[in-house]
Amino acid sequence: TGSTRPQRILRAVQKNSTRGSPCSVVNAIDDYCKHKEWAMNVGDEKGIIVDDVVLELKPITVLELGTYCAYSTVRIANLLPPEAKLITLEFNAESAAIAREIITWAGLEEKIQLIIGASGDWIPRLKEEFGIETFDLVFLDHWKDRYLPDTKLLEKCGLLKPGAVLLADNVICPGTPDYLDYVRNSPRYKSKFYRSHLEYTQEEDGLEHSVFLGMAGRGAE
Ligand SMILES: C[S@@+](CC[C@H](N)C(=O)[O-])C[C@H]1O[C@@H](n2cnc3c(N)ncnc32)[C@H](O)[C@@H]1O
Ligand SMILES: O=C(c1ccccc1)c1ccc(O)c(O)c1[N+](=O)[O-]
Ligand SMILES: [Mg+2]
Repeated sequence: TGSTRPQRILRAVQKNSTRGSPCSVVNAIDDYCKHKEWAMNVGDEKGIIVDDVVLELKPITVLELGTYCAYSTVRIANLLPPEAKLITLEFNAESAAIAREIITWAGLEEKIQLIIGASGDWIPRLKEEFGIETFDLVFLDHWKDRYLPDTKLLEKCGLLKPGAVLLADNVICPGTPDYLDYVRNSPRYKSKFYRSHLEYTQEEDGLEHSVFLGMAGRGAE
């Protein structure tokens, strides 16, 4: 039985990056996925857009939906203010195990809480189990048909406050048409599209940046 792609990504990190250096971990994964084998990390091109959003917003509480090998988890956590926390959900136990190793290698285990489980099951439990009031930033990057139901669940659970940002990967490729339609037409959001490319390819893709305005859509008071 051969290795899995996440296992090969972990090996590349251990071989080509420095413990405790998130930047070198991010670079090692990008290098591996660019030159050895493609993987579904947000990648370096869209990653720069993610960086800019994080640096501008300075979020204290971040939720990531879809961890995989923790590439985006490490990339985002590395830019957060000292007291900030990032919760990331991953329902594939094998990926989560690799992600945990990469988070520890990067030295970011204090900032990141990795939960193994499905977003639909866990979003309703976050307030209770983790003392979360609301999230300042949500990075949506899990299966694309879950973006809309999970956004509605976040609203229902009162986990978004006016000004909170939803940053969604892959709104062009593979695409999230129902989600895009919702955030672009609902009075609850102010949306803008950041054009880019599918990670490590020339395919069109991009990120949707949506600011939550409040449930009545009156906007921040
Ligand atoms: C594209 S990968 C995440 C990539 C990561 N955000 C990055 O940029 O490095 C998507 C991941 O979401 C996980 N996933 C999909 N649907 C999920 C759900 N409903 N709850 C939790 N994890 C989910 C998959 O197992 C997969 O590992
Ligand atoms: O769905 C895929 C996919 C579909 C088919 C084959 C491989 C990946 C994908 C592609 C690029 C992404 O950035 C991404 O987040 C995903 N994903 O699985 O969530
Ligand atoms: Mg993606």
